[in-house]
Amino acid sequence: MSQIHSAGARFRQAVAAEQPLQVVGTINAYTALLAQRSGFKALYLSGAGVANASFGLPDLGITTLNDVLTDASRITASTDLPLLVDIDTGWGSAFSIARTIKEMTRAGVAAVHIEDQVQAKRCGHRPNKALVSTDEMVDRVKAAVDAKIDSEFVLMARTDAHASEGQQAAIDRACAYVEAGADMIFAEALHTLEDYQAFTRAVHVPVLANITEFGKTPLFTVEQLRAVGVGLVLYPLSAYRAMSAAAIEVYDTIRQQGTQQAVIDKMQTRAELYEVLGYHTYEQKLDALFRKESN
Ligand SMILES: C[C@](O)(C(=O)O)[C@H](CC(=O)O)C(=O)O
Ligand SMILES: [Mg+2]
Repeated sequence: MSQIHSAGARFRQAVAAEQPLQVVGTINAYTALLAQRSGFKALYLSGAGVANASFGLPDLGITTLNDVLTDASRITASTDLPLLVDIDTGWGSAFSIARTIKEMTRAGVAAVHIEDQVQAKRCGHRPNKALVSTDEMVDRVKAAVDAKIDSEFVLMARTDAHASEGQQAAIDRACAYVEAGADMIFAEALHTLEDYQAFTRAVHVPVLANITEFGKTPLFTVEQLRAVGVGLVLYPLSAYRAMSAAAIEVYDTIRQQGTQQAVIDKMQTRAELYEVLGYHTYEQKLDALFRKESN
């Protein structure tokens, strides 16, 4: 694997080039192609998204390394954009975390975030999250850093401490995680721009703001987050939430009206789909191959 062109290196370049780097959630390979067309320079695979969309399960630490790896591999196979993947708590103790890092790197993933919640984790924007000790999370970070097979691979440490332990404890934890080798920090569920400012002043690595909808964090703009030094801004499930609402409307309409006429304007057309996929290029190749074979 070339260090210069590794996915990790491309993620670092993207973070350096755009302030803050907008990282957008793509629930599958096709939406990754759509996000790329919209101009995003980095993509995200949400743990909640894998649980919800691929398994119909809540985001409560039920999915496994292989579940997430399968969805991540499908995205990395479809685009060269660097992909940040949510690995929850890393799925185990030191050796399991090491395996997670190696498998993610081999799958072409650029970056992962590992969090300081207990294994029976919850969504970061829900109450009653329980954390492991700072020491235990530092051990997770060290295990992950030690397992890198590409030095450019990005290990992002997420702290969920703001909700239960307060702002200063969350910052202290983040500093300890950076000391242990974390390349970037995910400051989960902060409430104000001042909270982000305090984080970015204290933590001398890029800080990610998770601007997920219907959560604890207001929908701050890139301009607002840039002004307080935030390095990356995440929209983990925005398109997925909109796709889900659209699906409900279409299903309800077809079921109730016996026809899809009323929602046809909301649909991506066949022509638009084929354009995204490069369908005709594939078809022409197939035709050319057949012609060659019949000669
Ligand atoms: C970022 C997150 O970890 C995810 O899995 O996408 C979630 C997002 C959400 O539930 O809105 C989280 O913040 O815990
Ligand atoms: Mg998650």
